[in-house]
Amino acid sequence: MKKEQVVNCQFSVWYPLFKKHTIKSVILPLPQNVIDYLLDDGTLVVSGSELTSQSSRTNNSDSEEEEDIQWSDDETTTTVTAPEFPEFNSKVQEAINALGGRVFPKLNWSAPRDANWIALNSSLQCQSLSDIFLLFKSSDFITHDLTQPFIHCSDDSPDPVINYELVLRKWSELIPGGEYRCFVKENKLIGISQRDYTQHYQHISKQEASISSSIQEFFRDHIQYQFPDEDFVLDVYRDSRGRVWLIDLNPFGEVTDSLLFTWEELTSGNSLTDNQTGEDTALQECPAFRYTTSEVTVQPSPCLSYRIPRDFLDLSTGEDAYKLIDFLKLKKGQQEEESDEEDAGPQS
Ligand SMILES: Nc1ncnc2c1ncn2[C@@H]1O[C@H](COP(=O)(O)OP(=O)(O)OP(=O)(O)O)[C@@H](O)[C@H]1O
Ligand SMILES: [Mg+2]
Repeated sequence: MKKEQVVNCQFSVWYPLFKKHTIKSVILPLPQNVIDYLLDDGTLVVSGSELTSQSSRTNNSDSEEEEDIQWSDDETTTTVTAPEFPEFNSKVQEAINALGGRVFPKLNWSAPRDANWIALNSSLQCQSLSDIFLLFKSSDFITHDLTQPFIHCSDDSPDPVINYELVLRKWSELIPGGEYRCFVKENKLIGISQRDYTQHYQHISKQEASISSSIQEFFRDHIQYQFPDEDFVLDVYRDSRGRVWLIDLNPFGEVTDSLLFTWEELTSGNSLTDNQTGEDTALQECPAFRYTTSEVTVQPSPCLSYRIPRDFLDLSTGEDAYKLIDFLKLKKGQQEEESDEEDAGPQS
């Protein structure tokens, strides 16, 4: 994969070309101080909130003495305030309002898909800049865009200069069973994969032929030969009325998930096979279509490894009081064990 292919797949490159066929969006340049804030590893504090942290003091004394701890105004107390970006904030809010009040945020290439668990609604839906910051600061995918967008590229030319952008897309309730990823090589649609391959959707096997032909028609009429590259990966959505929409464009290479294909197959030059029939598609002149065929193959979400254990989340949000009680009991038990060990230690 070449650096130029990555450059061409930036949102601001393809959106003006295919505006009519995709979700309404607004692109805002990302100021340098916002980029610095997103890359800063410090305490996560988002705009509009204030957190007072106190460095913990080790105190092994009994409970009466613990009551004497001063919880404020000593030199160990620091107040962490979220940085404010008033001008940028008002531009973002204006754009969110213009898009109906709820948006799906991205950077030049990626959305913070690995961070949706951290949001209160467990979703990427945002209504304010602080919602966006919370997701972006928790996402490895966003850090990837900011720090190493060309990591999988094979050419050793200097990295092109990137103008970072915040992309706000109108929030749309997309049904995961309607999403497909299409692999285009030398301007030919060679493969279509169900996007949410962890689930089995009955309607896909029932409507396989019509889904495939509507995607092929969409590609031929609106995309083919109109993108600056001849190799790329296109994400589409087929709505309940059978209309196909463009969701995203991605580089043709390892950086993009090949879903139910492998990159070896896609780049080998050999013709691909359908998963259903195992038939070679070269003779039929149509793309190989792959989807998950039975409930047995249902797999865990691919983003699961990015999350923290559910117990931690319940504890931090105070959602499960019983877990908190168990946790405190466990802590107390550990402390008692430690002091027993100290008492039982070697006597001098
Ligand atoms: N405007 C939107 N409103 C609601 N959900 C959306 C919207 N756009 C995309 N999504 C959902 O979010 C998912 C990821 O979106 P998108 O493909 O733009 O992210 P990405 O970071 O480019 O993903 P990938 O790394 O797989 O290329 C989509 O599959 C879709 O389910
Ligand atoms: Mg993408």
